[in-house]
Amino acid sequence: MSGGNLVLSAGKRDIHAEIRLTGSKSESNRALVLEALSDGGVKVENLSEAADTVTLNKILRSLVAETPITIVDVGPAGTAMRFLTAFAAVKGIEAIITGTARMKQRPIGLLVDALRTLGASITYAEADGFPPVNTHPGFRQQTRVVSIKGDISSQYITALLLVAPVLPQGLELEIEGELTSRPYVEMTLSMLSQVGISHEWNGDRIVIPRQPFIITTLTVEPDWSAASYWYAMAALAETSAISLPNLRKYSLQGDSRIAEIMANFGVTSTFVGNGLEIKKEPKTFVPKLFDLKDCPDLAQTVIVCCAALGHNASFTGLETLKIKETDRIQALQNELAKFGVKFTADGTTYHLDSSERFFPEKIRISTYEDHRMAMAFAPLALVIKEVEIEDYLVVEKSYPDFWTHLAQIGIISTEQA
Ligand SMILES: O=C(O)C1=C[C@@H](OP(=O)(O)O)[C@@H](O)[C@H](O)C1
Ligand SMILES: C=C(OP(=O)(O)O)C(=O)O
Repeated sequence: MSGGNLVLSAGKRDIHAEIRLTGSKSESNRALVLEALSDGGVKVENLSEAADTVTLNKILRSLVAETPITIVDVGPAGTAMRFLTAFAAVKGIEAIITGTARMKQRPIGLLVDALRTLGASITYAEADGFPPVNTHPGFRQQTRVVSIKGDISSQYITALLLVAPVLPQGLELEIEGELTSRPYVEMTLSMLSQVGISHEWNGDRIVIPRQPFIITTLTVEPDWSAASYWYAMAALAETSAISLPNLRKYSLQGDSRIAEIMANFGVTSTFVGNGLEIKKEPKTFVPKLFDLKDCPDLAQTVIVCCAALGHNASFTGLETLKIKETDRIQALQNELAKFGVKFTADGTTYHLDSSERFFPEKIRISTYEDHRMAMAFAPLALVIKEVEIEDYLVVEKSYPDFWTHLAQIGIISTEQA
């Protein structure tokens, strides 16, 4: 990303807008892999504009174009890294899959081990257990049963499930221990069903026999993680009525839980014929414990919003945040401290103490190459006069129109020279 900063200032705290969100990055990335595996039998509509999706799309097309060896760069896209490793390994494509400096610190060893057990030939181009990975030709399935720990990243599990229908013997995937980010696995299984691939849960095992894809079109829903920032805006505004077309209550995306979470802060959700309307209503906050194990991408939105409102709360299910685009726990602690809020660990429970929070005239937020840091802290512009967001283009990873949409609610953005 190119490092410019953006200064945000809101003239007023009344928000009335209709925001058209791009498609879900998670659904899009799955759909693209299914499209590639089905040799085009599966088509995709309303693909996300997220940079991660654009990158994955380009790489999948280059990999199937059969050049002798390909070096491909996923940038900061974790799902692309994991999904492509499984795709290239099982298809027997010679490829080196690399990414940003941070991507080289995000573990992939469990997925590589599982793929090797299945019969894939994969080596590490640099450090063992981390990208870049080198996939080699000659996949020969050795077994249909493989186990993987469930509490590090559900993306490993999704990567394996997506390729399962093309494995000669199919797949019996045993999930060891707790399954984190479970709704993402459910999303994968639902999307597989939509393209004609059946599965069965057998205790802790997911069984997917080898099966053909049906010819069909997948339509990607708008991105609920992106919607979460609009909930935070609504919560911090004086009055708000935001309409988010095409979002559905019964979504494949676990981040639709934001509706229930934000009800605690007085944001109401009404599903109408063509989407969702959110409004701010008076509500007394009752301090509580939020478990975000199923929806880790909502953590920054909810924690920053809670801090800005001056509420105290506790959070669990944050273990995976340390291996995302940045160590999100550390990043939150650093940035919340800039307005007097403490975020401390007590074992695996985190306490947010906003009792000494204050609003300075100006605040400058570092974003740590993490799109969600930029978007989660941007709503502060509704309570702090000048909010400077470093490296603002970082949002392109999942939500390129974010700053344009902010302008729609009257938040003025000025680029810093
Ligand atoms: O499968 C997916 O699309 C995702 C799974 C989650 O990762 P983990 O399973 O690593 O928590 C989530 O944080 C990520 O943004 C997208
Ligand atoms: C964690 C995220 O993405 P990924 O793991 O795909 O890089 C995210 O979008 O918040």
